[in-house]
Amino acid sequence: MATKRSVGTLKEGDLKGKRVFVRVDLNVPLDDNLNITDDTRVRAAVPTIKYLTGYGAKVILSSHLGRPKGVTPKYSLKPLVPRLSQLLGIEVKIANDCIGEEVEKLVAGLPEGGVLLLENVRFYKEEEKNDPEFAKKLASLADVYVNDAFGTAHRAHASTEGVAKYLKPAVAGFLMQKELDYLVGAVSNPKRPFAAIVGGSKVSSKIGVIESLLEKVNVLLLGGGMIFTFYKAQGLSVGSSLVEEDKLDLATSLLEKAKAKGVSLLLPTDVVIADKFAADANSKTVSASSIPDGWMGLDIGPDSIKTFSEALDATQTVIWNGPMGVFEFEKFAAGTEAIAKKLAELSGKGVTTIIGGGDSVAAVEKAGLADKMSHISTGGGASLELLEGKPLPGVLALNDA
Ligand SMILES: Nc1ncnc2c1ncn2[C@@H]1O[C@H](COP(=O)(O)OP(=O)(O)O)[C@@H](O)[C@H]1O
Ligand SMILES: O=C(OP(=O)(O)O)[C@H](O)COP(=O)(O)O
Repeated sequence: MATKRSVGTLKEGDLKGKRVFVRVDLNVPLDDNLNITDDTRVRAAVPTIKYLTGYGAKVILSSHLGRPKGVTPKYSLKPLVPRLSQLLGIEVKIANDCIGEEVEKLVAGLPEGGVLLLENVRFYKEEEKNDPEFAKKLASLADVYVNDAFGTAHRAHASTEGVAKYLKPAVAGFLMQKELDYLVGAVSNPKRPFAAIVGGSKVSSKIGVIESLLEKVNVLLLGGGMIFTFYKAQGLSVGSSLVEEDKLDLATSLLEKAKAKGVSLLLPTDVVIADKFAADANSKTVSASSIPDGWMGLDIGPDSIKTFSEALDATQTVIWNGPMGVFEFEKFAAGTEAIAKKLAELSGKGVTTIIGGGDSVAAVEKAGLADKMSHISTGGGASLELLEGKPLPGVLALNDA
């Protein structure tokens, strides 16, 4: 079963004076001093919270942070409070727990339009076990459930799935709805021509996405470490580039499948190679068919950038998942940066551009182009699963529209 796209959404009549349990994904990176180093997910959670408080709801926010085993101070959600308060323009209260008497008292004291952030829900092992008794305890705090935690929607946990069974209505927040509109809606019913760009390190982690996209796209551009498995499958020498020997047959069958479906699948024709996997490696650009022994491909080359850009010029919808090269090293970031720039340019011409989570989002942000794209997903794993056509438990649990 594919994930449904049409889920119930917020209605103002449900809200005044109601206690609303809102699952958000505040799993943000923190530095050693517990400063937030990327607040994208905090900002993305704001529209739903503002809407709820604006209609007089009492908002109970729940999230996880990291993967703690039991109560772990460095995974406390307390460092999130100042930024959340600043973005919402009100003083957000924080609880020391996510269930129990103290939390109940804080909820009882919440004014209409007030916001209480519960402590990390993963401090209880029952969260990840989706324990029904734990889900009931969370549900007992509220009247209504809103899931806006797209980044965690692929997890069937108590706060993302279990709790929805005990609260009515159980609906999607605006971020969740937007993610589904783009990653399911725009992808299943795209303006054509529709192109996908898939990169990243290994073909094995992207098989599901490539197979699923081959059913939908007109053009498929491949980059990143996975291309060397395709080259090797075609009999080319790949030097010491990343290759998955057990995926050579699969690479051949994906190429055949693309052909049979009439999908224009393009592999890079030139690559930037390095004499070691390091930022200060010696590098040069060679044709894809002339990678010398002892050298490894770490980026797509200028001819490939040109060919890919021209192929993208003719499209109306583009989805991108996975960098074109080892963009963390400046010498091998050009391919990824060029694709980011191309998509930003296309967005300006009305093309729908969707960045499907993970490292491609980091690359777009690094290039300062995030606000140019039609949609940047806040979920890595969740967006991959959606693009593979898998149902997301956090979405399935919600009421139908
Ligand atoms: N040619 C390459 N050789 C080795 N690693 C690569 C190559 N191209 C890209 N990568 C690496 O792939 C990683 C991202 O892969 P992946 O996790 O599959 O992507 P995403 O997070 O976008 O889903 C990046 O760390 C990048 O350095
Ligand atoms: O950061 C997240 O996932 P992501 O890194 O795949 O985007 C989510 O908050 C889910 O976290 P989890 O993978 O610990 O369940």
